[in-house]
Amino acid sequence: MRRLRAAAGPARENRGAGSQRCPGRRTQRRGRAVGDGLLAQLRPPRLASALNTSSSAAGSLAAMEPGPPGGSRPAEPGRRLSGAPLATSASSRSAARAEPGRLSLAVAAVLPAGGSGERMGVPTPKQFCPILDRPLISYTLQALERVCWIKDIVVVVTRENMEAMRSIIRKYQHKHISLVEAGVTRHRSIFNGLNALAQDQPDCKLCKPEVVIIHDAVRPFVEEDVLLKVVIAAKAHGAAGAIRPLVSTVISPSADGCLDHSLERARYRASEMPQAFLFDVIYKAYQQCSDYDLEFGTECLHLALKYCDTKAKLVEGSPDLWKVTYKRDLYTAESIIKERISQELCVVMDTKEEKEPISYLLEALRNELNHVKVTCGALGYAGRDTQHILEQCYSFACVNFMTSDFHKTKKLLSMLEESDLSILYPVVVVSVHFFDFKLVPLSQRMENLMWIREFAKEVKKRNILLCGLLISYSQGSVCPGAYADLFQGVPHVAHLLTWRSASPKQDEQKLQETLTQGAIIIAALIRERSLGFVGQLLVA
Ligand SMILES: Nc1ccn([C@@H]2O[C@H](COP(=O)(O)OP(=O)(O)OP(=O)(O)O)[C@@H](O)[C@H]2O)c(=O)n1
Ligand SMILES: O=P(O)(O)OC[C@@H](O)[C@@H](O)[C@@H](O)CO
Repeated sequence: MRRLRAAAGPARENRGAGSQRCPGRRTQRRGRAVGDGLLAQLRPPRLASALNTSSSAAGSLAAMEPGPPGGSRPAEPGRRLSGAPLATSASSRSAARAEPGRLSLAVAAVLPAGGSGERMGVPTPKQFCPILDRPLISYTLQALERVCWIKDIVVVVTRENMEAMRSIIRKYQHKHISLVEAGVTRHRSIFNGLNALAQDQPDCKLCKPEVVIIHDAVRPFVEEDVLLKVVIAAKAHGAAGAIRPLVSTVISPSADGCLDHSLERARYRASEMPQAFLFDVIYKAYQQCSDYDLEFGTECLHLALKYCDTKAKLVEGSPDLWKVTYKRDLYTAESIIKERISQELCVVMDTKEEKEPISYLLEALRNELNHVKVTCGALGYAGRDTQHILEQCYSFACVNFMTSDFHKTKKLLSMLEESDLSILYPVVVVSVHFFDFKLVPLSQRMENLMWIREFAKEVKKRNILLCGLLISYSQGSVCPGAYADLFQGVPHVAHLLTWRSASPKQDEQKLQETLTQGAIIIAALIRERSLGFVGQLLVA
């Protein structure tokens, strides 16, 4: 597991109030407001019943169709739902309202990200701590940006961290982000975010939404369906929040530090995020909020109840909604992200013809990984199909049969470099070279294969992790010692030579063992995405 580094970057202090539109690219208004029939195409009985919302109330919201299977990237749980573009700006939103019987719902999100992360125990505020070399907050932004009916995302950061936040937005190409200055407490930060949305000035790029989502910037694993649930529930009830079962029992200590009483755990729930509110409800609550609440409170739902007499609808959330608080949470988040992006492997081959060793390797890979997709001929042209390949996968094995040449691998690398695939996640490329020792003296090949280090150094700059895998086998029986000299002094080669004995059955078994080993190595490289293997040449 890679050690957590305290990156230089963002500072700790929290201050002040003020709002700024994200500089750089002019933000195109994205406005897939949640409009009529939101549930009409989203299996209303399921969702409506999940919310105890009458299907008529549910049906009064916008239309939404399930996105293409696997259409979103990276390989994340749940399916991306794309909203129908019913309202894209204040003017068209009011136009949508004008249509008889059609309601539209403008939704925005406020992400409090102005904390100092004391409990994380590192110099960098946890929202900026790297996971796979990318700040934690960028994953949360990506999760919300995938939801096309959230019009604006207001990120609340300290003045000291504004520039760091802007560079994150630029580097990871986040859109529809407005920056607002944090307060000294979480509630004050959230209030600053709501103030920015409340401006609703004609020339303001931020419009006051009907429903506002509040979601901690350090909860990266938020999915569209829980966002949808809390928004619909907030529309019906005024407020809604995700909850989870308690893991530990809650107790009340007495003044002398002993147990006073314990709560019956089954009767209580943990309040998580996301939460959603009718904007006017939560904004009024914050406007009326006492200084004590602003200073010491931790629960937005409580403010809606206390100051607006609004009882939030509680929505069961998934286990992944937890808040990154301690260092261990970063390790957990990294493991979850690695697991999600290593679900799929794209095996790039010249032709559909699967020579025996390759077909064995594909079979072995399918035993190791959930989805193994074989793409043939894609390297011949950078067509739409190629683009489709690049969009779906973060792990590639480029098969080179009986050659140490890197031509195909380099073609794949240049396609990856031209795509934006590796901006968000490290892309693993394994250049697989099949060799039959009987036909091709290895010594002639090793020299060429060692170029992998140079290629790997180059593409690492684009977050592409390249390494090589030599799968050596022979059509006849070969004593293992006969080739040991070939590896004398050859760096980076952990050699596990394979030979074929006299009997065909044993040959077959030996070949399958070798290819199983090769598949295990490829799967490990994909799962670990360790920088330690970049530029290395492994031998199965
Ligand atoms: N003045 C503050 C304090 C917290 N937050 C944000 O509120 C979310 C949840 O708060 P918490 O987990 O308490 O974050 P920290 O206050 O940074 O953590 P700690 O209590 O360990 O210092 C985080 O995204 C944090 O950045 C904020 O926007 N403004
Ligand atoms: O980490 P803190 O205690 O500051 O606040 C965050 C959490 O309290 C909060 O996100 C949820 O409990 C839901 O309100």
